[in-house]
Parts: sequence; C-alpha cells; structure tokens
Amino acid sequence: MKIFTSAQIRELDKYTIDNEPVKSIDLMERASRAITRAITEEWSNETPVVVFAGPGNNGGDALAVSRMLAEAGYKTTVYLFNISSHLSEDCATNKARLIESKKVRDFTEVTLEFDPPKLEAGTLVVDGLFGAGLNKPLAGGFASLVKYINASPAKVVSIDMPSGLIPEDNTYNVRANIIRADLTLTLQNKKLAFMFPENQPFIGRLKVLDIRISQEAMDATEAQYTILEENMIRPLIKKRNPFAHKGNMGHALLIAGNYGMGGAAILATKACFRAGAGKVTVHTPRYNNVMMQISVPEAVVQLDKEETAFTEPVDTEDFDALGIGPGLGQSEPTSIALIAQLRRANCPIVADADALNILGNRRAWIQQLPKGIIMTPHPKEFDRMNGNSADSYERLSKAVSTAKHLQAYILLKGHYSALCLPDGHVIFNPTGNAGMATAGSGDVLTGIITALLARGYKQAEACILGMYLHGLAGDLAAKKLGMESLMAGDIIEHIPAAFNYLSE
Ligand SMILES: NC(=O)C1=CN([C@@H]2O[C@H](COP(=O)(O)OP(=O)(O)OC[C@H]3O[C@@H](n4cnc5c(N)ncnc54)[C@H](OP(=O)(O)O)[C@@H]3O)[C@@H](O)[C@H]2O)[C@@H](O)CC1
Ligand SMILES: Nc1ncnc2c1ncn2[C@@H]1O[C@H](COP(=O)(O)OP(=O)(O)O)[C@@H](O)[C@H]1O
Ligand SMILES: [K+]
Repeated sequence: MKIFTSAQIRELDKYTIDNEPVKSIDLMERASRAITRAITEEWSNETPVVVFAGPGNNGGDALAVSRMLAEAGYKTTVYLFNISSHLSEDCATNKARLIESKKVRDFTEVTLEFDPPKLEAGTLVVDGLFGAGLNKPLAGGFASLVKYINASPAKVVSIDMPSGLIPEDNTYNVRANIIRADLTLTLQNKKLAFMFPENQPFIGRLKVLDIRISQEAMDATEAQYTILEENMIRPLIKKRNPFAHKGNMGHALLIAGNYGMGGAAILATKACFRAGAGKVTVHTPRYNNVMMQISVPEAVVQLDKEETAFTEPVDTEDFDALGIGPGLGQSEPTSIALIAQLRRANCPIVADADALNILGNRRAWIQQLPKGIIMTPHPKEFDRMNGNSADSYERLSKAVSTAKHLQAYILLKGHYSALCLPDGHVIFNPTGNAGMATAGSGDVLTGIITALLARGYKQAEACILGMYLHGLAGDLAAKKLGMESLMAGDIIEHIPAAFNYLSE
C-alpha cells in the first residue's frame, strides 16, 4: 500500500472525480456511507451520537454521516464549526442536505460562541473537525474543544485522521491539542503519521476504508513511502534448484558475540541457517568455542586470536555475505578491528547492534562506510550515530537523507520498521508484534538478512524479505505461544512456518 501526501490525495480525488467519473459530492457520499457502515457495525442505534464537523471536506463527511446515522435511527446531535464564515462546497451541500432531511433534530452551526454539550460515558463522539487538509496545529477554540473531548469519558471515532494530527510532519504539533480517538476510520490509504509510535495514542484502533479511489491513478502516482503487502513478498522467494548443493546456496560469515554475549552469536547463526544459507561460519572470541559448537553444530566456528573479544579482521574472499555486530562489544581493539573489517570486506554487509554503537562513538568513520552497506539500527542506535531526534518523523527524515548520502540501506527497526533506500524511498514493514520486544530479536533479523544476502538476494530484496519474514515468524510464534512469553529463539523456530506460508 502506498502512503500518499495530502497534496497527492487531492490529486487522486480529482482524478477519480474526472475519470470514473463521479461527482465530488457523490465521492463524499460514498466515503460517508463506508464510515457510517463501520460505525453501525460497532455501535447500535441506542447509542447517543455527538458529531463535531469542521468547515472543510472532513466536516462534509461528518455531516453526511450525521444524516445517515439519523436515518438509521441514531439520536444524533451535530455541531458544525463555521467560525470564519466559509465552508467547502461539499460541506455546504451536506449542511443543506442535513437540514433538508429533517432527521437530525439537534443541529447547531457555531459561528462565535460555543457551549459544549455534556459528553457522557455511553456517548459516541464522531470527530469530523479536520482530516488530511490540516496544515497547522490546532489552537484557540478548536484546541479547547479537543481538550474537552479528550477529557470526557465518551468513545471517539475519528474520520480519516484524529483532528489535530498533521498527516506527515508533526514536529510543531501540540500533543494536548490532538484528538485521542478510540477508532480511526481512515479513507483509502494509511497516512505517514500512523507509522510513528508516539502517534498511536491518538489513532487508537485503525480501520482503512476502501472508497474506490482510482486504482489506475494510485498505481501511476509515485509515492515516497510504501507499506509492504504479502503480494509484494511472495514473488521475491527464490525457488530452490533441485540440484542445489551447499556450495551454491550461499556461505554466510557472522562476526558476533564477545564475552558474556555469546548468545547473540548463537541466535544470529541459527537464524541464518533457518533463513536458508548453505553454510554459515561464525567468527567469535575463543571463549565462545564450546558453546557455539554445542548450540549450533551445523556452523563452522572460526576463532579470534583473543579469548574474550573480536580483535582480528578476517578475509571475506570465501564468503557471500557478512553480518557483523550482534553482541560484539565496543572495546578499543574491537572498534579498530570493526573498522578494518568494514573496509576490507568485499561482499555485501549487514551491520547491527554494537557495530553501529561503535560507529556512533566515532562518527567520522561513518562517512567512510562502503557503499551499499545495510545498517539495522533500533532508534537508540540510530540516534547514537546521528544525534537525538525530537520525534520519529525527524528520525526518519535523517535516516532518509543518510541513506541517500551514504548510498546505504538503513533499516530503522520498530513496530513498523522503515527501510530507507539509497534512492530516497522508504518501505515500511507491517509484520511483527509487541511480543518481539524482547532481547535478541534484532540478532535474529541480522542472521536472516545475512542469509538472504548470501543466497544472492540484492540488498533491497534481502532487507524487504528479511524484515517481512522476521515479523511473520514473530506473528506465527505469538499466535502459538502468546506475546507475553515470546523469546527471540521462538522467532527462529517459526522461520520455517513463515517461509512455508509465503511459498504456498
Ligand atoms: N480521497 C479522500 O481521501 C477523500 C477525502 N474526503 C475527506 O476530505 C478531507 C480533506 O478535506 P479538506 O482538504 O477540505 O481538508 P480538511 O481536513 O477538512 O480541513 C480543511 C479546512 O481546515 C482548515 N484548517 C486547516 N488547518 C487548520 C487549523 N490548524 N485550524 C483551523 N482551521 C484549519 C482549512 O482552512 P485553510 O487553512 O485552507 O484556510 C480548511 O478550511 C479528508 O480528510 C476526508 O475526510 C472525502 O470527503 C472524499 C474522498
Ligand atoms: N512492538 C513491536 N512490533 C513489531 N516488531 C517489533 C516490536 N518490538 C520489537 N520488534 C522487532 O524486534 C526487533 C528488535 O530488535 P532490537 O531492538 O535490535 O533487539 P535486540 O537488540 O534485543 O536484538 C526489531 O526487528 C523490531 O522491529
Ligand atoms: K477528523
């Protein structure tokens, strides 16, 4: 699914209106019918409804929904905020239709003073103040109204967007002045702001309603942001040649695990095998020898000259991909060896965890990273490398510009992991769940992406398939075990089922 900007949404609307063809007001009617259906599916017509409509098309939707709910027998109270004496054309038409229908008995057009109604626990508020057209944070009377709604015990359904949430850049927003919806019914496509964890309290549950915006126009519109879908993943899975042998199924090298963090190396190595690598060699401090051999007998263990840390860059001639960083440590000798290793490697690289922390401590080195490197930071690791960000939008923007500048692949991990490509595009991953918020989950991802690179997937494909597969394995594990008890090893155990599902 593409994520469009507000300007693109307006263009797509216009194209649909001109080419379907459908009148603008009929498109609003269609959207409102979908919104009404979603509301009536969850709340019976015993529920008292209070609708707050703004002056734009979001308000137009809200007025049409008010009429439809009233026709379906809901006791509906409606406030239309028209404080600058200007309504959008379709909003004005829906105001006239609402008055004409005579079903809504309690309709107030607010032009100056507003005496807010009592919002009780059983009441449903429909928030149609502002949607995708919001271009600045809410202030004044609207801010007070939002605070009033948020402070009430009523349930809130937001049309398209929680009012006050700007669809893209929320840097200057005032969080207190954004509606906290229980349910957001967004039209056609998700908005960028929905991808960010700090906006979840505003969105509540999210439903995307299909309002039949022109598919042809959406296909032809170039979007910077895309959310992965299963049908984009299935074609990526390479078929196994019946004559395959371990020598042509990819030889992965992992450099991981210092003293006390051997488990990170074990998790990455197991995940690397489960993701289909023909051979995995793990380079690790001598101390880890026995535990590696016992835990993953399939792997070749290559021992560093040091007992407890990685200090010795290795030749990558014989390997198809390198994954470096899980549990690596950040001592001086390890840092020096890491940089030497990154310079010396002549295969595709995934750098994670301590490899990124080391770079964060020595930022000058970041400029010298080999082109095409994949980095998989969680937000803290990313901030160590790039400085603190005020919010997720700023962090994502920095990741986009860094990926372009370095010609690198930055996979910013989170609930929606964001893969930032060297050409400026961003791909969000929808799989995965909160059960994966457990130590070692990231090490598993490193192992998976390293395996896919070794198998011959290009960087972008390895990241896309890798993060989707990782999240899907986590989802299958959570389905069986529940989120509370999930451990990183369970994600590994479910990689086979995830692969099977995607290969069906
Ligand atoms: N394809 C689709 O998705 C479809 C979308 N549809 C619906 O249209 C909605 C988008 O409608 P929209 O473009 O009219 O914008 P909307 O959100 O109503 O706000 C604009 C008004 O708000 C004002 N305003 C802005 N910021 C403000 C502020 N801080 N404080 C105060 N005022 C502020 C702004 O004034 P201006 O700044 O322009 O002077 C203008 O008057 C979309 O969310 C969906 O619900 C469906 O009907 C059909 C298909
Ligand atoms: N709430 C969540 N929803 C979806 N995925 C999650 C969630 N929490 C964690 N994950 C995934 O788990 C992994 C955690 O990685 P990371 O923070 O590096 O863990 P560690 O350093 O412990 O290995 C990431 O791939 C992330 O996307
Ligand atoms: K809204």
